[in-house]
Amino acid sequence: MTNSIVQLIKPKRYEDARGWFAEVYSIRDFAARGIHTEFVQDNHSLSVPRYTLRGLHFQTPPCGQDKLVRCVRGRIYDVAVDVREGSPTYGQWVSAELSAENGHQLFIPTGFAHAFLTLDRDCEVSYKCSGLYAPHHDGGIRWDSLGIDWPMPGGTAPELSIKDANLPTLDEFDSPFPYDGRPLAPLG
Ligand SMILES: Cc1cn([C@H]2C[C@H](O)[C@@H](COP(=O)(O)OP(=O)(O)O[C@H]3O[C@@H](C)C(=O)[C@@H](O)[C@H]3O)O2)c(=O)[nH]c1=O
Repeated sequence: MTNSIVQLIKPKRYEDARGWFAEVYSIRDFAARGIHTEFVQDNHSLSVPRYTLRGLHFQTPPCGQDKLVRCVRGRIYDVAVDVREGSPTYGQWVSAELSAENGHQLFIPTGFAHAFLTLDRDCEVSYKCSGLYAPHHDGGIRWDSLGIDWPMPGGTAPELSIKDANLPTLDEFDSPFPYDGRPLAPLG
């Protein structure tokens, strides 16, 4: 079955005197949204400096990954870029603020590059992936080659890995992802 396009998911929180409870992943509820991904790996990262930027990343076929991203400490600006060759929205992106406070999650299917900018110090991000880590299929695009309006003060140089600082630009990138006909829509 085909997965849905990028989706912003806002799990319901059941509040009581102790705090709250939320289902952050349920195969039943995700299937009802058209997401039929089988997740096989969970990742967790800590980014210490504010304005750390990780991305834009993907794994190339046949090791592409659907991802379900949430921020469990602090706030991040999370971005998904359409890199499906031939897509009418190729190079366009959607973004959302994900935070420990709002509990929102972004579902990012294969064919999209993913990145996030941390908006606080000490941000922890946790995400599920549909494929195992495959370092020989690691790919990426430079964060500043698409005109993404990153929410940081003008002139700020984000904290980047050496690998991310040396990624190709979108113009240099030759996409291995086919367009599958699913539209990129604004996030709800
Ligand atoms: C992604 C990954 C990395 N690693 C190792 C490789 C390296 O030594 C160390 C740090 O890797 P990276 O620099 O690639 O980590 P990072 O920059 O956090 O990479 C992540 O960025 C976000 C935006 C994503 O979407 C993820 O899919 C992933 O690409 O962790 C694994 O062992 N398993 C993994 O699944």
